[in-house]
Amino acid sequence: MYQTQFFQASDNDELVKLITTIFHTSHDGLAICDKNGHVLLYNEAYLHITGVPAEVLNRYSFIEQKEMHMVPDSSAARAIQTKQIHSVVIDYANGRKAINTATPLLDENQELLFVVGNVRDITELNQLQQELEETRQINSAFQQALEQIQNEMGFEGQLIYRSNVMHRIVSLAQRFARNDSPILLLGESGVGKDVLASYIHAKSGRTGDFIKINCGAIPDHLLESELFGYEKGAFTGASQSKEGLLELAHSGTIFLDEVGDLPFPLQFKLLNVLQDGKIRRLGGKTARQVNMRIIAATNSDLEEMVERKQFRQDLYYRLNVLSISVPPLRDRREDIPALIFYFLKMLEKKYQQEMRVEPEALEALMEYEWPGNTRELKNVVERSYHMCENGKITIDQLPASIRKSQQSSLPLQLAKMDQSLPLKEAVDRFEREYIQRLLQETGTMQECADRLGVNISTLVRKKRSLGIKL
Ligand SMILES: Nc1ncnc2c1ncn2[C@@H]1O[C@H](COP(=O)(O)OP(=O)(O)OP(=O)(O)O)[C@@H](O)[C@H]1O
Repeated sequence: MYQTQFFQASDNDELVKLITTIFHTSHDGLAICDKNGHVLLYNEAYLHITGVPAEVLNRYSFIEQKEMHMVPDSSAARAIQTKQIHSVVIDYANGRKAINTATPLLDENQELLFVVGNVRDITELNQLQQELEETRQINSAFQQALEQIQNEMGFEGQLIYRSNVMHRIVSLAQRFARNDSPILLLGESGVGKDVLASYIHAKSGRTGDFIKINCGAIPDHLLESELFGYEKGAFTGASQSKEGLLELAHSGTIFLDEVGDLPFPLQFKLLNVLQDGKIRRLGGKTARQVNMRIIAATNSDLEEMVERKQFRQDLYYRLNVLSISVPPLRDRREDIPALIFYFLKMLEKKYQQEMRVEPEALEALMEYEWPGNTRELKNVVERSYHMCENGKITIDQLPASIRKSQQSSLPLQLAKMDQSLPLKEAVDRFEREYIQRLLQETGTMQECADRLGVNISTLVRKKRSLGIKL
């Protein structure tokens, strides 16, 4: 027992009273027995934890209790036998679990005088442990699911999205995928029309290939033979017959990118294919039946082209049976972090180096207008990935146009402010935002104060009066 200088029991009675109080107020069960295991003293907690009735304790020794199987085990009985401290975990009949420790008390001749038993209830602890184990299992199931998602994301050409608008588009695409009608995909360059087209093909259950042709990238005089194929001798240089892409897409999907660039005469030929499902190769005498799904895409205004007689109205109607308009990236900014994560994963997989994006850089990427849409985002991520050396993409590694857009967003924030605010409130709000941003950027009070051109105590005062928590 440890004792301080303040402890001075005047007589033994006082000390006995003190120890008795401790004994009876202890949350652990306590029981003392003699060298034969006869129980001399026990407290309320002992009865509660072990569930052994007082009559049993009063009548039977610990050794008898054990021998008659009144308790599953007894550390006191063991301590009596060995004169050693014994600890054992016991599941009592009342459902409680406890660590039962017995400490022998020996005289100067090493003869056993008493055994002090301590019973510590670990039922709750045990339950907590079980809950922890269950939580661990749930956690590992989530971890596995996450890894699975990450593995799925490991494939190039995945369609990544988080925004509600893209969720709606994807469920529309899934519905469209199940039938054979042509689909027209509209949207600015780089929004992901190509990825969406191949997604639709993947969900269509079509067994053939996904064949893509960019109508704007192939010279007009070659486009016809590329699409329709030719027979041997159809034109000078046609020494072999060749299947066209429309034929190759049999049982699959043909994706006509930049369909607005299709020359007028070919528009007519394509219309015929759409109407009767037949293809005649250049120089061919017979037509072949093909079963393919046409998905066309454009970033031009086809309606306007129809009005200007640059695109056939009948073909436009035929292609526009089902249409999906993919919004620009700036109108679905929730997709940006997921896309960044995905592009980084692709790069990490290829170059085996992990990379993370600093919050400030992420903020700038979220605020930028992305005129080149997801294609531009992909390029920026790739460029930044290669530029940084210490495993993190900071704002300094981003192109100047993106950094500038973040800086210029300050007046933008101002423009977004409620114009009817009283001047004091408007100034406070501006100051709060400005200081908060600078604090995040600088990281230290001193640097922030230097940048603001005030001393540190002014900054502390300002922070307090504006309620800035950082
Ligand atoms: N939702 C997306 N998930 C993953 N990658 C995407 C997504 N959207 C676009 N991309 C990627 O961005 C790039 C541009 O996408 P895509 O070629 O599909 O755009 P597009 O709308 O067809 O452009 P264009 O009109 O110029 O042909 C591609 O590398 C593509 O993989």
